[in-house]
Amino acid sequence: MDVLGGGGGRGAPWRKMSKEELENQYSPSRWVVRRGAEEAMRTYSQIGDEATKKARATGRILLDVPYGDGEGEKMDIYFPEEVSEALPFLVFFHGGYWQSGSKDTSAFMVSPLTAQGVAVVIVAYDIAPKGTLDKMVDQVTRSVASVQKQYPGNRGIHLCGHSAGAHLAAMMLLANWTKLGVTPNLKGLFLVSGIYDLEPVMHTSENAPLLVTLEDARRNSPQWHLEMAPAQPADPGCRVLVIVGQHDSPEFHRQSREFYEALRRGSWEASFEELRDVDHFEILWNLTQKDYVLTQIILKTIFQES
Ligand SMILES: N[C@@H](CC(=O)c1ccccc1NC=O)C(=O)O
Repeated sequence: MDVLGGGGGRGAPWRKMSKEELENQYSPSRWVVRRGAEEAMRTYSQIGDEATKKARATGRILLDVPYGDGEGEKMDIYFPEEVSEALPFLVFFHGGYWQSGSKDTSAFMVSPLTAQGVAVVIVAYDIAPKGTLDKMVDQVTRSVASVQKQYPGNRGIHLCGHSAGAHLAAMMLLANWTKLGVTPNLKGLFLVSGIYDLEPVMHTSENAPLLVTLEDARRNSPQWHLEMAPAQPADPGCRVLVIVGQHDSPEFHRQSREFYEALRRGSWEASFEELRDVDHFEILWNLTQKDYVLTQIILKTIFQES
């Protein structure tokens, strides 16, 4: 595909935006509708914190399981109550612009999913300034490989990422598994309010701790990779759900839409979903509710009912 067209190209709408407008578009908290920006962020942390405490208070749990030698290379594994031979896994990568967030406050979806028989893994990775984007992508890749190695009899691994975490999950579509000596049994990806082209972010204040250069941005942009060389899905049965909230900013909408379109051109089994009446944070914290539409979409996809 022409690299000058599409989202990453010279004609991309963000290139015409003022610095303030770009900053605005890439500040999710400025687009919340039911509360102020600070209150939204506070509520998000609180709900994440409470959901994690609740998830850790009951059930079979393995905390701080190493997936590498690095101090930050740990994951928490939450098992369903019912013991089963072949468990489906959901592996979650938290958001926070690659510079905030923690596995210890991100177990949003654990209770409703483990209640339905899904094992949930919440992954920690080295956020900036300790970690670079290349490092985070490498860590997340090794975390997925490690789940496959530890649970080779799994009934499918689904990845879920929110915001910056959706970027990390999307990068797994381009991962070189052969190098790691194991190919994960990837069945689906849930990409929630994600960023797939990092170049515009490079021009915002969020880049201060990240120090992303144009080269780093491209190397770590799934949108860029798919436009340059539409990688063929290793497993054509792996579904990719690109999901965005109604109240996410227009740039977040554009990023999701264009990534979905690039996936379709590359013959991935992709679908696009705009969830009504939720902002960038509600879309995730609602996953604490078993009846929320996204919780139900995730469960139906995992159990292949749709
Ligand atoms: N500084 C950002 C914070 C943010 O974007 C964020 C916070 C928590 C979880 C995900 C986020 N966004 C992307 O990773 C804001 O203004 O909303």
